[in-house]
Amino acid sequence: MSILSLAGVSKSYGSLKVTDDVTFDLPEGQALGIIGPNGAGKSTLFNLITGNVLPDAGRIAFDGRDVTRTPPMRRCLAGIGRSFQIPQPFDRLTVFENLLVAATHGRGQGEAAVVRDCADILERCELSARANDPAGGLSLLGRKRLELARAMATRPRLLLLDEIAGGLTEGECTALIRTIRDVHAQGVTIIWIEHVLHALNSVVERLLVLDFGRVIGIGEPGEIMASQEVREIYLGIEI
Ligand SMILES: Nc1ncnc2c1ncn2[C@@H]1O[C@H](COP(=O)(O)OP(=O)(O)OP(=O)(O)O)[C@@H](O)[C@H]1O
Repeated sequence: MSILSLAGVSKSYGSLKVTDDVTFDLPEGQALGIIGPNGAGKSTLFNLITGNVLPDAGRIAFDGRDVTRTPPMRRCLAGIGRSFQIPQPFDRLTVFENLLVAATHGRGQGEAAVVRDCADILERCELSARANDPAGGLSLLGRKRLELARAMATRPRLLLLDEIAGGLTEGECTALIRTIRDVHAQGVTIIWIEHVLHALNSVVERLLVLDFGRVIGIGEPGEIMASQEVREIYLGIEI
């Protein structure tokens, strides 16, 4: 069964069509990668799925329910979690406190109910040693890990990752991929926007290519990367 369905979703800013008749279904448990040139509308697509942006046309369903006009907070409580391209933790709160805020607000539960799970998530995201440090002192990898941990703290069934590997060294990227694979192995459905293709392709089962807000390809990663249209548009390679 599909956990997420988009049907004919469109969004314009003035005369600029940023999302153009986007239609796809995402089976529960799958990891889908999204690629496309800068400005193709990738982050806007996430904002439409989370409810931060409302579509001009089309329908979005999550877990069999129409959420097209459901506010972001209610979508989060329903199980849609996300990370942001630029991590913005509460710098003066500790790493653990950051998770508590995400968990209590994102699940609508009290601290006592979430505290153990937050400790587990910190462990899985390899942040336990930094639990009591202010988030503002974390390295870029630490901030990316915290961004993932905060999204996980909302206990998502669908996790949206927005360029979480960007700016990391090769070694740091490998460490983060390990954690994302672990999250996926637990059955969390993932949509991951990423320019670091080898990272993306080591996790996802399907790739979607966006160009000028349109889906120009969706399918098995090897097939998509071999397509001439994708290579010309996305990679700038003429064959
Ligand atoms: N609130 C807004 N008002 C006006 N234009 C916007 C708004 N949000 C996004 N855009 C425009 O929509 C287009 C798509 O933006 P979006 O951030 O979704 O692209 P993207 O594929 O995520 O890009 P990148 O890879 O650079 O992050 C861009 O041209 C952007 O300037």
